[in-house]
Amino acid sequence: MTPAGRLQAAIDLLAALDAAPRRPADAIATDFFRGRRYIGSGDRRAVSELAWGAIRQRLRLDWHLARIGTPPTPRLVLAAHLLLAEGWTLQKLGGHFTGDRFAPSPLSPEEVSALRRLSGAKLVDPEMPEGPRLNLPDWALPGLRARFGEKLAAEAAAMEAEAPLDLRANLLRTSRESARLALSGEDIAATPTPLSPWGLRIPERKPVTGTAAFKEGLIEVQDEGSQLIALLTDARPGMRVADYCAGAAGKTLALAAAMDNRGHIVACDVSAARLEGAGRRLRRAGVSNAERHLLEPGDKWRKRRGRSFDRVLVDAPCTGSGTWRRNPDARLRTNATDLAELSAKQAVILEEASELVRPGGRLVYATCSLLPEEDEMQIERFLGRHPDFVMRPVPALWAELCPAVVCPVEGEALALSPARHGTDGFFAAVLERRP
Ligand SMILES: C[S@@+](CC[C@H](N)C(=O)[O-])C[C@H]1O[C@@H](n2cnc3c(N)ncnc32)[C@H](O)[C@@H]1O
Repeated sequence: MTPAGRLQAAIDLLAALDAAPRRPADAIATDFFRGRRYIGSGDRRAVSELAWGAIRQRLRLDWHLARIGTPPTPRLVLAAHLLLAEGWTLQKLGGHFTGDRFAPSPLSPEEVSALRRLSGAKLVDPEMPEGPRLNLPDWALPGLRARFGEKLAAEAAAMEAEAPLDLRANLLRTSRESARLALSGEDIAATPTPLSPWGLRIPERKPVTGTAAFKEGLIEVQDEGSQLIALLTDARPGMRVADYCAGAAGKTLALAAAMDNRGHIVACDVSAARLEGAGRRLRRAGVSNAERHLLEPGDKWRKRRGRSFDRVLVDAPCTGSGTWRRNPDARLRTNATDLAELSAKQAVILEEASELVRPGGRLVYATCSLLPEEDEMQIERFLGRHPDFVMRPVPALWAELCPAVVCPVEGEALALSPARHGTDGFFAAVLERRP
């Protein structure tokens, strides 16, 4: 592909993303490239980099274009990105927007005039309001301000930085050190994560899923914060554990390893497709103590199993605001209505899942959100409705579970963030049903 051909493909990809604002961007990109098999892997990477570069800066680019009264068409978004973030000149842009075969059509007089007004501007403009300045959507600002106060700018910057790749050594098959050596034998240098006793970190993204270590089930891809939620669930060999929102089983796998495959886990979800994926991962990891259960409307299972589980983990569906450093498009594809709908859903799920906890057992509520509305406020409301549950402060649990490492939080709940902890943003609260 010519460089100009790559630009046109990136414009087409941006148009596909704009046309389906509710679909996850990676799914759209997969379909996009599947329908264009003639784009080879090197070109695909270059096109993705162009499009994702613009997506990362989209809030700022939209602000610049709105200020000059120009609609953010995919062509102008990409051109503005190249001009403001990549140091291109108008002349260089003109040399690519030529209308030659596969190249974008020449810039119209209106486009040239808009881009002229942008040239010389700074990507992060001093006149920008807080949202685009920090690259955060307006709807999330009140919650993020409440969470971080004066540290908001530092956290916002960490949410813009590239995330490392975290792995969890599967203790059912190996130790952390043996997994590290296996990876090093495949030319992948990993170091132990500072907080999780199971984690390994690779500074740059590498295609680990192609390694023998991955195929043999020695490692799983899992952010350190997510590992810590499984750790805090404190699932022990012989226990009965429900992973109520198990999805593709990321946390079920870690719970099974912590239980040494002894006892019983029920991995529940409302999505049959996700549970299907979970089955494959459980087999690869050698998990033998987990069954999957599809939650359906009118399901009697919950009643039958009421108050029978030692541990119930609720890894609730959420805005995913804690994962924006990994999914930069998600900040554009979620909104205030989603937040309100998800909060209502979380309360219902928490209520349902709590029925499963035995007296003296624990309910662990977790999200990958940084917004108090989905985190602490959810817990406050639940405890207000359920005097039979009490909060177990994380620092005391941590001291028991991970004595060699200083507890990363001071508060009662686990609230992890990219700048402070180097993890994705995660929240977890441990509640115990009074005996
Ligand atoms: C954050 S994801 C779970 C990720 C998973 N625990 C992991 O670690 O890989 C939330 C999951 O909740 C599921 N979910 C949504 N509504 C639900 C409900 N009412 N009851 C149970 N699970 C639900 C979704 O299908 C999704 O898989």
